[in-house]
Amino acid sequence: MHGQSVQSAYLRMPHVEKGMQVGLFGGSFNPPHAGHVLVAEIALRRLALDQLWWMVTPGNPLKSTRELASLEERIARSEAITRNPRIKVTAFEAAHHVRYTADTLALVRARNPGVDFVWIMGADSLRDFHRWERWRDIMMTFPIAVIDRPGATLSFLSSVVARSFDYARVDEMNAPRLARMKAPAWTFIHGPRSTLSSTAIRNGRG
Ligand SMILES: Nc1ncnc2c1ncn2[C@@H]1O[C@H](COP(=O)(O)OP(=O)(O)OP(=O)(O)O)[C@@H](O)[C@H]1O
Ligand SMILES: O=C(O)c1ccc[n+]([C@@H]2O[C@H](COP(=O)([O-])O)[C@@H](O)[C@H]2O)c1
Repeated sequence: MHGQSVQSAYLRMPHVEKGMQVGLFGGSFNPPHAGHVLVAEIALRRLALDQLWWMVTPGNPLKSTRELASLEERIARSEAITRNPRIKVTAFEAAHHVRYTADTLALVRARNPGVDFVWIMGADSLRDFHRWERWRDIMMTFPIAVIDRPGATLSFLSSVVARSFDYARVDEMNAPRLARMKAPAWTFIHGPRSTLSSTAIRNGRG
């Protein structure tokens, strides 16, 4: 899954202090691009986060690994593209042998009492979120911030998740307090958007 060359610092969970608001931004980052950086910056600002964990997954359970670059390469490229010191690139999921987000969040919660986390994802992810392993558990673990993405702005509204958890939707005006809210709670954040995607870049259209 990952070779010997992933530096040990990336295999540990980043250090956080009690009382912090921390965003969890998981991705394949195959490769990382400016659209990811935009999402991270929007999340940091709009959610009033102290830190954002840029979590390079060992492999999205719903995606083929055929085209997946090595963890080492995706980490190196993530480091090269992220300049904000509040963004912590990490691959601790590989070290803990977890790849389902439900397991990741349970682990993060158990290890960090007194810290408020929020899961961050692009609007396209919300569309098929109900296919993720134990997705209802994910909804009940941490609040979720969905960041707008071209092509998914409206379609997400008809998603199973948006309909099932309509009662838990929070106005984006309250985004700075989202991390402190009890799950289930989710918000949709509008703002500047990027049309970039890793697929387009891999296909030479980035
Ligand atoms: N341009 C973008 N705008 C908003 N969210 C994005 C954008 N690109 C990626 N994301 C979000 O970032 C997270 C990680 O995405 P991922 O690494 O799969 O990138 P991707 O460009 O969607 O890749 P691929 O094209 O290979 O599916 C996901 O939550 C995804 O929704
Ligand atoms: O847990 C799942 O079933 C699951 C299914 C699809 C995606 N995820 C996670 O969602 C994040 C975004 O994945 P990706 O490939 O769209 O960048 C990443 O952290 C994945 O591990 C998780």
